[in-house]
Amino acid sequence: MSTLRTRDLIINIPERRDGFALNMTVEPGQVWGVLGPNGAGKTTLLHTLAGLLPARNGWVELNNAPVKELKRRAIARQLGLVFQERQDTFPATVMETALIGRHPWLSPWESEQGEDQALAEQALRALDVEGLSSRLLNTLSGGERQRVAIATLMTQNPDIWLLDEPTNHLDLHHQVRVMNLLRNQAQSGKTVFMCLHDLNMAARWCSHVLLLYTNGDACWGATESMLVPEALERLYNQRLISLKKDGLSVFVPAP
Ligand SMILES: Nc1ncnc2c1ncn2[C@@H]1O[C@H](COP(=O)(O)OP(=O)(O)OP(=O)(O)O)[C@@H](O)[C@H]1O
Repeated sequence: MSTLRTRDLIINIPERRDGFALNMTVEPGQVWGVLGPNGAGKTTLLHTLAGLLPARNGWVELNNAPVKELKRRAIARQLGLVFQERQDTFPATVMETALIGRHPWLSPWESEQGEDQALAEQALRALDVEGLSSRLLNTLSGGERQRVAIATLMTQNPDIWLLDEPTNHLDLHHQVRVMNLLRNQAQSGKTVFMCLHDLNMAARWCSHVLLLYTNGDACWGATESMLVPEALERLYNQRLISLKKDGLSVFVPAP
């Protein structure tokens, strides 16, 4: 189990003032949703947490070690990221793609073993793409590709799962299936930290929420204390109607 911590972190958004320093501790078992308007810095934050982008100020710690001091392989054994955009540069099947998730665990001359294959098969089944395993990735629909990307992260099996809009392209059934899977992973000790555009998903599936404002302001905490209509209206510059149904908060844009 791994803990992700930010220390006075200022992400580097070109030409933006520093804004509010992030001092967050993301613990095993938690599901975090990052909410904010386009351009607020959600993707930049995810990439900074993964050590792919330098911070402007402060730092990120993975189990008390600064991420920037860790080797990529050591990071990839503890933390994985599903990108918002993907470029599939060389032809690979769905199974070959899922098995890439095992690379951090193999030495450079080692090929995947039966156990790796079993993990990939299990992940493809969990994401409902096992029937596509011999298909080339570039023949898949957007939603199928998205599910393969999440299956690849599941095959990698890091403690910390970072996901950039994981329900992008997914139909309603698969949105629910993926969000349930992420919650189940957290319940088994993983840490889930994802960007979302859907307030209702955050309300239903996230234990914690980070609100990122365009001007660099930020606040975070337990979901029920963060999803307050006034704060969300300011966040999105959009009036909202909020309802309660079966104990769940539901937000819809006001006409
Ligand atoms: N290489 C770059 N050069 C200049 N500006 C950049 C660069 N990369 C990102 N930005 C800017 O930084 C800001 C934050 O981008 P980011 O992708 O993190 O936003 P986001 O919150 O994920 O947005 P979205 O909801 O649209 O996915 C945007 O205004 C973007 O244009």
